[in-house]
Amino acid sequence: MTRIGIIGSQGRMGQALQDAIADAGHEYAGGADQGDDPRELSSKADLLVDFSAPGALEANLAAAREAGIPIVIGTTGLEDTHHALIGDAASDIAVLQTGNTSLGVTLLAHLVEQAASKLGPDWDIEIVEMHHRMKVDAPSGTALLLGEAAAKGRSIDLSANSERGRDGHTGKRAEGAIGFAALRGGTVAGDHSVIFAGSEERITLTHNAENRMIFARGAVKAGAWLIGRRAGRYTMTDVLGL
Ligand SMILES: NC(=O)C1=CN([C@@H]2O[C@H](COP(=O)(O)OP(=O)(O)OC[C@H]3O[C@@H](n4cnc5c(N)ncnc54)[C@H](OP(=O)(O)O)[C@@H]3O)[C@@H](O)[C@H]2O)C=CC1
Ligand SMILES: O=C(O)C1=N[C@H](C(=O)O)C[C@H](O)C1
Repeated sequence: MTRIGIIGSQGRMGQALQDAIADAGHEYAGGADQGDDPRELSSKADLLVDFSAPGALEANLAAAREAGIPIVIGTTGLEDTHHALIGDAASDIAVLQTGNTSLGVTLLAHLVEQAASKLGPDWDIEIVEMHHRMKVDAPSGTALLLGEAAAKGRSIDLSANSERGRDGHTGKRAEGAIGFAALRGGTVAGDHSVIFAGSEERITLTHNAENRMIFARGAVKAGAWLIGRRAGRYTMTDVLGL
């Protein structure tokens, strides 16, 4: 039985994770929230699962590292500096970071990469996401993950080829750009569509999350898979064998 500690335990995902831990027959080791020291939690857990906020990441990685235990990071809104911290921690412990822990989105990313590779640069790619009114970051971590998959399929760099937040007289679409649009409202758990727009035809690949349990189950599965792995940075593709 694995003892799993949750960072952000009082949040929407934290609550879903507690259910998923119980459903999978693991032990809930406790939570660390705003103002808590994550080292207290890591000292009594076999694994940390972090769905909190980017500002908490550095201390969470340090706590996992000090205890020598793996960590799953589901928090989104991460910047390059956060990714550098994750890369550094992965030299000591097993770390899995992803914008989406669901099976459906992991598979969708593969389909997007394939489609982007087969269709070529004259098909414009737009990524549209919708989330609940409480979400604080945009575009979503999943939209960025899907953008990375499309960019990989096209062998281009996403950061140099993104169009985000169009407003006003934007000029025409940049050639080869990957566009992002973020909608917010209601209680939507997470909808993502990747649109390939060609001349006189369109292909749309869509994933709809009906609730947060798909993310929570995926995170618990990923965590159990990480236990006993050598230090390194892993993905949901590794966990699901896709
Ligand atoms: N990878 C994936 O599959 C998924 C990722 N997410 C991501 O997970 C994160 C959390 O989402 P959600 O549960 O909806 O958000 P919530 O706001 O409901 O929960 C976040 C929790 O983290 C707490 N928190 C904030 N700062 C810290 C800190 N420094 N240390 C410890 N705890 C802290 C918050 O406390 P307080 O309210 O007091 O600030 C809150 O309890 C988001 O980044 C979201 O995008 C969500 C779903 C799936
Ligand atoms: O904040 C959320 O709710 C979600 N966040 C993740 C993201 O940013 O992609 C995953 C999921 O879509 C729900």
